[in-house]
Amino acid sequence: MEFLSADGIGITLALVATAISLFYIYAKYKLSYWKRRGVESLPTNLIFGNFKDAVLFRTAPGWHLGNLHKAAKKDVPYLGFYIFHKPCFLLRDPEVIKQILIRDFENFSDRHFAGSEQKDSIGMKNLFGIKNPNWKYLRAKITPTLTRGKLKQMFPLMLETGEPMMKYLENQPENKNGVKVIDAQELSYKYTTDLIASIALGTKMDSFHYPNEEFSKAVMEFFHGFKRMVALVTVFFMPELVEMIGTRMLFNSSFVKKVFWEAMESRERTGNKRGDFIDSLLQLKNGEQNSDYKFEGENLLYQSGTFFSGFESSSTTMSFTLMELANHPEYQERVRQDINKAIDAHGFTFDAFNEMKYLDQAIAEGVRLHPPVSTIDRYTRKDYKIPGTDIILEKGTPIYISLYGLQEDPRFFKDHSTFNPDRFTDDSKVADAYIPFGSGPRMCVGMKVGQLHAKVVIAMLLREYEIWQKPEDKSILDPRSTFTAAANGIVLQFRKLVK
Ligand code: HEM
Repeated sequence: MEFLSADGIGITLALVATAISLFYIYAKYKLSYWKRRGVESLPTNLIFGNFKDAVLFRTAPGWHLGNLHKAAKKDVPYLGFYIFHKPCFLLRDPEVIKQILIRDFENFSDRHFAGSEQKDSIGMKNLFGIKNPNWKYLRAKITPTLTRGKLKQMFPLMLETGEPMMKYLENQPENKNGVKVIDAQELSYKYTTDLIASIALGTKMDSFHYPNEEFSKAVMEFFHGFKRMVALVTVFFMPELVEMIGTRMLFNSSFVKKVFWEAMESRERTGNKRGDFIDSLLQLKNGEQNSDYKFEGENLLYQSGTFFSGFESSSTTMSFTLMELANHPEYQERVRQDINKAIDAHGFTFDAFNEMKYLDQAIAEGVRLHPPVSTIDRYTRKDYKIPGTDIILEKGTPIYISLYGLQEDPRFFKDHSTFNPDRFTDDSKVADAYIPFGSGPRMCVGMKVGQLHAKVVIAMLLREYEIWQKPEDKSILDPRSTFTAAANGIVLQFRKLVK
């Protein structure tokens, strides 16, 4: 074996030292981008910028962004930060947010999500991920499929989906004091799996008693799977890498496709209607078409994908709100009285659910503290001068808002980390910083559907059970998850109410 001579070692060391010095100078320069523009920023890591703990899955990426929001000086309206060396811009002020999301929407009408190239997959080519000009057309077509009238048709399907859940709970083992230990997050995911099957795929399922292995596995992979977690961090924060990981990691189930196409085909053949999204899609398919975007072939399937992430969000809304109510018995009792009053007067009807105002307030507070979609993103389509400043945001700059940061910001919310549904009484003015469903023309299109989903499940549970959480079961955020989820589940104690 030959060893390097003393000269050889010297040259190698000199080369390594030069490479390190050059990298240092390069990184320092890249990481001074915001300082050179006069924008406030935070201390950085030479390799990871400001995103080290998130890319290493030590903290949930959405939570991490919230920490950047919190780490900034109190009144800074925006903050420059870096994902590796890429400059990104974090909005911290409701007025600036309105300017960008509403008033100057034309320049910020697309999400940074999924990168500038449009990819084909259920996860990308639906209303959430699609870019302009197709977004505008699609939004106008999808909005009428989620109106109050459509919601009323979906309502019986939501109730029906709850029946197996209640039977399952009834049959769960209990201790000598009649207490059952239930993971509300898993319970909610199971209900949501059946709801997705029913509303987005037009097929009734019962995951509680007769789980369809292939379907349940595909949906659980979607909610929990590590591959999708990696894919989500990538599409939200490093979409340049989407090509490398492949969009199929977001969702790719041949079984879902099969169920979807069978439902479409049989519904078209028989002319039957069920009040679900398949009915709406068939209407779109048979309606007038636009030359740029047609409701045909895979495009129909992509739209049902909207409900996968949408119902995941409402599932999170339900389980985290229930967790808060479990820890606040006084609010739980007020919510229960609200539910009982409405149902005793009208039965389990759509009208009864419209009357449950205190439940609305509890859910509103639930999504303030635990925003299911905690990160809102856009990018600048053209260079943009921030009004009243000399700061230019260059074309392509990713823009983020952290709802963890904003909705717990003590500048806007008194006792900011306390769960208190009374913030939302009719006569109290809610801060503009409260935007759990986003803001402007691109805000959530499924808000009412999601709220009703969460309300139906909470009402069914609280009408029958008293619920609490033991301190040792306290839930913690999943550090791998871009969307809000509990790593150790939401383990609660359930005891049947004596009526
Ligand atoms: C309570 C549960 C839900 C919460 C908290 C929630 C939250 C959000 C948020 C924060 C956004 C981003 C808005 C923005 O960028 O300004 C969004 C977008 C969206 N949500 Fe929801 N969502 C929920 C339920 C749903 C449901 C049930 C559906 C489907 C029926 C849905 C469909 C969508 C779609 C399609 C978009 C993209 C809209 C667009 O880009 O035009 N969401 N949602």
